[in-house]
Amino acid sequence: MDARQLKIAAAQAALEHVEDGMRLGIGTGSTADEFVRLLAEKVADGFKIQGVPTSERTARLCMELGVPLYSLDDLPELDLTIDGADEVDGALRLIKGGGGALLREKIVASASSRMIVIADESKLVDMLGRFPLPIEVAQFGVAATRIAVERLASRLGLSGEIALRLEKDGAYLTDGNHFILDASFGRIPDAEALANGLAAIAGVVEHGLFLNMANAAIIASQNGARTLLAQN
Ligand SMILES: O=C[C@H](O)[C@H](O)[C@H](O)COP(=O)(O)O
Repeated sequence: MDARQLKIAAAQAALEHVEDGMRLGIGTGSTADEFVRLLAEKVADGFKIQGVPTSERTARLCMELGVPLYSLDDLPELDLTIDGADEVDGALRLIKGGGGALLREKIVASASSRMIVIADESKLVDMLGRFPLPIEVAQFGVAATRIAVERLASRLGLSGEIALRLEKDGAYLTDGNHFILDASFGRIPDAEALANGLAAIAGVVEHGLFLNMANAAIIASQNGARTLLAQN
């Protein structure tokens, strides 16, 4: 199986957890896109779900493919969210936000009774941090916020570049009109301390550490898809 087929395998396995009538949070990214394509086929066959997208990108794909969408304000309590991740560790701690959708993703996952992560095995790590940690920050005072993040990192014994995410026309803007700082800390031994510290910085809108959120992770490899369950 190539990389895309692995994503499809994870998405296919996740679809088995989606029941008729569910209020469903729909994630963002290339793996979540595969899930949307498979979901759309079921919807076309008469399967009923009410979807809440985690980004404008996912909303566009759902609309193109006929997946029924609602806002989170229409449906503030969801049954299940299916989403991808940039990294997953054995305790189902995640790094998310490589595609810039972390804020809405975290709000939608928090409003869901369950979250299932879908990923290929390249995302599974012993310890989080190989993937740069996305930190969504207010545009106002971004230089000061970056310094505050550097000081926090230093207190926690972390170091590495903290880069403003750019695209061709300048700074990358999230759906919420914020900037992203990508922090290349390397291995993060105490993700909880980092998450708490980031949450306490005024200019930080949200960070890409998703701790105690995923109930299960479906990991696709050449041997098939296996499910890791959260211990809590
Ligand atoms: O902001 C984007 C999301 O957190 C994605 O779920 C994450 O980046 C994984 O994306 P992909 O499935 O494309 O690797």
